[in-house]
Amino acid sequence: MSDLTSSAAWQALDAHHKAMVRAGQTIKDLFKAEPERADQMWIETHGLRLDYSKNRVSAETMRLLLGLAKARRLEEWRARMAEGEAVNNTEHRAVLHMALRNRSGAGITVDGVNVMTEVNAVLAQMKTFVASVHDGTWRGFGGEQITDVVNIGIGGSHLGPQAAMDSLRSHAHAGISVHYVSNVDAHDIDGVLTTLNPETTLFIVASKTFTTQETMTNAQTARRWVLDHFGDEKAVARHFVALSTNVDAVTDFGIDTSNMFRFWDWVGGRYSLWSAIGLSLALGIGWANFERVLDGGHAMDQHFLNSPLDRNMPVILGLLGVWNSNFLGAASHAVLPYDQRLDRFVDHLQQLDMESNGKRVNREGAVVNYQTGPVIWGRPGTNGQHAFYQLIHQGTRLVPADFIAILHPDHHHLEHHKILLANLCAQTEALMVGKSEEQVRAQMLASGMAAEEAARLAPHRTFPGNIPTNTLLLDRLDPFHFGQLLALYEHKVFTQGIIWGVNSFDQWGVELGKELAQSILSDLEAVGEITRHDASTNRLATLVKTTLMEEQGTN
Ligand SMILES: O=P(O)(O)OC[C@H]1O[C@](O)(CO)[C@@H](O)[C@@H]1O
Repeated sequence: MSDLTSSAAWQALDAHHKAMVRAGQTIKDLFKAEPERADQMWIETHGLRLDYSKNRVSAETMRLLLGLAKARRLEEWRARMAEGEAVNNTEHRAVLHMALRNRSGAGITVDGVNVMTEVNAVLAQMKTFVASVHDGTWRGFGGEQITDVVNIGIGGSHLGPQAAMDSLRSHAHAGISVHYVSNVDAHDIDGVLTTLNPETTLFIVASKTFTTQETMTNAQTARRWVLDHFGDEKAVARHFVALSTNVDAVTDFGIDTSNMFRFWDWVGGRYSLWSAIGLSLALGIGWANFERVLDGGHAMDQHFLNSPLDRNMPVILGLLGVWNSNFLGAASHAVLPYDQRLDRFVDHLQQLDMESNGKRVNREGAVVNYQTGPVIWGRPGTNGQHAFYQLIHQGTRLVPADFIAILHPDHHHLEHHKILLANLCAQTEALMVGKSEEQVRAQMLASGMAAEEAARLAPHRTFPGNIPTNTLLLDRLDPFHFGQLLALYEHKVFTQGIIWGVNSFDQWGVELGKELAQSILSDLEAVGEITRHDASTNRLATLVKTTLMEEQGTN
């Protein structure tokens, strides 16, 4: 047994869970037993509300989960992260995305250096740059004003900014369109470039390392596109800027370092939207709005750092996730926003959560004997209702879900909004209450169906219910609340990482595939047969190689 599963706090939860199962206690039963539940399991902060009453947890479960958080020293770890300790222990790095959105004016010192001086200097540089693009002071090489910005990046250098830009499209700055290219599949960049004019296009090469294969390949293709048009290397400096921690690689690419926006190794890729990586967003929504995103993140940081654990939204969400995964056995967690603009937000959360907590060893390197991060997935409602909700309602797997509602829309079609939010409320109700076989049969008989047919169909039309959900309600999908929502999930992930004892801030799991891709790439470029891999990989790579040779022959 590990120190987690053998701890008194874990054992108490285990015993409590077994007792709940023996008693057959459902969420519906809990509502009867705890009449104040809907009020008590409700947290509000700055126009963001969480209703977590529709979970398979009693007040006692929450007490025990909070005991687990204490036993795992969550408050200490939280302070250690905030104070700039190297909590990323496999890379010996501090984890300071909170410094990027620190709006308090207070310093944050790491190794004797106040990082806020540098953070604020880069923010000032970004602000000036955004203003110069917007007011036309910054122009393309041919003298034209920039109308289109293309962010070239992948993973954390793409998903966060794109999700934010999409979510905040109702706040878009007029006159600038922002595009995103990430995949090394050239259909991606081709699809974007064919719509653009090199004279009026600015590329942002976003890469923490500035070595990522996909980003560098796309950046070189974009560079050729610009040079084919202008025929002058000097055009690169007017049409490319870089967001990176790697000054040398940026210089080698030909980007003037005065057009480089820095960040630091204490910013993880999936936590980097708040840094220079947010430049495409700042250009797309304007500087004042970008600052509101930071304000929202900072407000959530304050809530996370200062609220007692039992009223702390990210802590509660994190603990419920642990309960669902480790005690109820859920292997995945769905995020179901009832706002089309949040479609890509789920993709970002997927990286945030799965790259952070998809770990099989603890901080000390020992293989764990419990489940860690779940599979995160989802799509906006109501679309999902007509696609995958079937499995959530009647499948064999338990899928807990977060429903996200925006109370005030940015359109005037209130009829749509009413239907949308009625569906959200109905789904969380349906998932909890279900519909018994008796109810189903009685309904069918009442509608005039023959008894035999009603009996035959009843099992198919029964809903077990008792499926745990959280509901998050935001006043608006504006920059502030978007920042708050994103920071909420970041801290939820942190909370879970601490409970599970894993390092949420490295991502070694992406390395092996990268290494092997390099080796296969060299096989594809070398003369001769491919024989050094297993039989399947040799065969696949050989087919790719011969196809590429055919393509070269026909090009
Ligand atoms: O910003 P970079 O260095 O190009 O990295 C992009 C992404 O690649 C990863 O390292 C995974 O391969 C992510 O963690 C990161 O967000």
